[in-house]
Amino acid sequence: MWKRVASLSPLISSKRSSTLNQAAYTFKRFESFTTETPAQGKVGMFFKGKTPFITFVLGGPGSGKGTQCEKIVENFGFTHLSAGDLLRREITSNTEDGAKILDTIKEGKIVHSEVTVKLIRKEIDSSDNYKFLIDGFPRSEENRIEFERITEAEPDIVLFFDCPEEEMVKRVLNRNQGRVDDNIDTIRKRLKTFESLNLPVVNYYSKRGKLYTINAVGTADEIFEQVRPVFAAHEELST
Ligand SMILES: Nc1ncnc2c1ncn2[C@@H]1O[C@H](COP(=O)(O)OP(=O)(O)O)[C@@H](O)[C@H]1O
Ligand SMILES: Nc1ccn([C@H]2C[C@H](O)[C@@H](COP(=O)(O)OP(=O)(O)O)O2)c(=O)n1
Ligand SMILES: [Mg+2]
Repeated sequence: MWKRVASLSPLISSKRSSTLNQAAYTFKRFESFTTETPAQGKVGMFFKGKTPFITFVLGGPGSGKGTQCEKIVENFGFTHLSAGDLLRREITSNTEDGAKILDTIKEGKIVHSEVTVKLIRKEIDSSDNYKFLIDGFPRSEENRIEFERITEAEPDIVLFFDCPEEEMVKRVLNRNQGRVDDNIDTIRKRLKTFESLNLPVVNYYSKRGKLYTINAVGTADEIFEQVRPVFAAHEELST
């Protein structure tokens, strides 16, 4: 019987972080940004006079990240950056990185973080939006640390789509997008990677009071009704 991997992590809480955490975090964010001037080597810190609003979207393969990101884009005007899509685009561009990325993805492993973060940062820097959904990222502590090193930014919201393994496998096998990693052998490897590398990142953000755990079973619309209030609570997103 497939297990629900999230239950392995008792620290995962669906509660919003404590007010104290939020206040401390808000102060830190503005403190670090108010003295900030757009500087080389960092993600542009000010977008149309606003600091970037960053959401990380986490969850196992087939948990519904991409599907929910589409709804968040429609309702809240975010720019959707799928780390997986950026990596697949690199593969089709026939670069040296592309060949290595393909091998890594086929093995269900995680691509070296400097490659992935470079692709994400390029998209953020070239965007005229300040609201970003970074889908399928960070997938490891190395991803997280590299993102923070390069951008000196932390996420405002971290969504975690909690889905039973059996459901994830079913959805990925029915995805029919012709992906090299949507086969039963690779999925099993990806699920092991999810448990060993992704879940520690989920726990990290849970401890920092930034995690919102969403029950990813049900129709896409039902699931989005859990997602909507997370963003509606941030009035700065409606301006
Ligand atoms: N709530 C849902 N119920 C059933 N199928 C879903 C649901 N959400 C997404 N799917 C389907 O499952 C597959 C994986 O969804 P996707 O959004 O690509 O997940 P992820 O990006 O987490 O891998 C897609 O074929 C998608 O259409
Ligand atoms: N941060 C990331 C995101 C994806 N990857 C690689 C490894 C992942 O299995 C593949 C596919 O990622 P993607 O998010 O598109 O996969 P799912 O939508 O969850 O099925 O890309 C990575 O190495 N690092
Ligand atoms: Mg996806």
